[in-house]
Amino acid sequence: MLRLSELCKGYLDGTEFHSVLQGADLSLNPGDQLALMGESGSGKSTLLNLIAGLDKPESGEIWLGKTAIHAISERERTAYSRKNIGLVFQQYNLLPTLTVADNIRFCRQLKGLPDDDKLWLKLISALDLMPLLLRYPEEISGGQQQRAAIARAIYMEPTLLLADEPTGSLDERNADAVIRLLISLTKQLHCTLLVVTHSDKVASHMQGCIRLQGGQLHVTPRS
Ligand SMILES: Nc1ncnc2c1ncn2[C@@H]1O[C@H](COP(=O)(O)OP(=O)(O)OP(=O)(O)O)[C@@H](O)[C@H]1O
Repeated sequence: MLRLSELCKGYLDGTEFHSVLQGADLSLNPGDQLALMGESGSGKSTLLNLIAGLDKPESGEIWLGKTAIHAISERERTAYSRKNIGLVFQQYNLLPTLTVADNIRFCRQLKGLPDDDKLWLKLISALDLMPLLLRYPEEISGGQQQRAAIARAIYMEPTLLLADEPTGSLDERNADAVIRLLISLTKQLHCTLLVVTHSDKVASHMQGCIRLQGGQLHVTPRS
């Protein structure tokens, strides 16, 4: 469902070009659940941004199903991403003017889907968000914002969920619970899951691990 081929991306650092991805290849099947690991600065967020259609590669191909993400316009990429990709960012990116409840509904509404009371209740209770629904993002903690961002991404029922360190603000017990939940809920929705993490413990819950090293991707199935 997701195929990356010979993907290259870098940034201008002053006048010098700094290459981050150098011919990255990857193939994920529907329902795959993998961790993406690599040293700080190796390019994990850069890769997620490209897959999500938030940025364009210098060269190479990104296919999501039959859509060539690398070849479509920015407007088409945004529309495609809104419909198909759930995102949990490092900085959560909740909208400050909306309550937690409206934030969680936001991406599903953008996609044009009606509310799903069963899924809503499942998410709200599993992520322990009931007491926070009427608060605004600035009125809740970082870990609570992270849980709301996870609920928002799953509630839109994406075909691919990309999570950038989704348990970074949580203590170990909550991190463990949240990652198990992310895995079981995405499995129920037949959604492919790619989780950036620095934690071997988080990665051990996934089917396998992709390592980003030297600008290239290396897949290790769980032994
Ligand atoms: N917009 C940008 N402009 C210039 N350089 C950038 C930009 N975004 C990222 N970089 C550089 O690209 C490299 C990869 O960054 P990226 O954030 O993708 O790494 P990462 O693996 O996600 O790191 P971390 O684990 O610390 O979050 C880094 O050297 C970073 O400084």
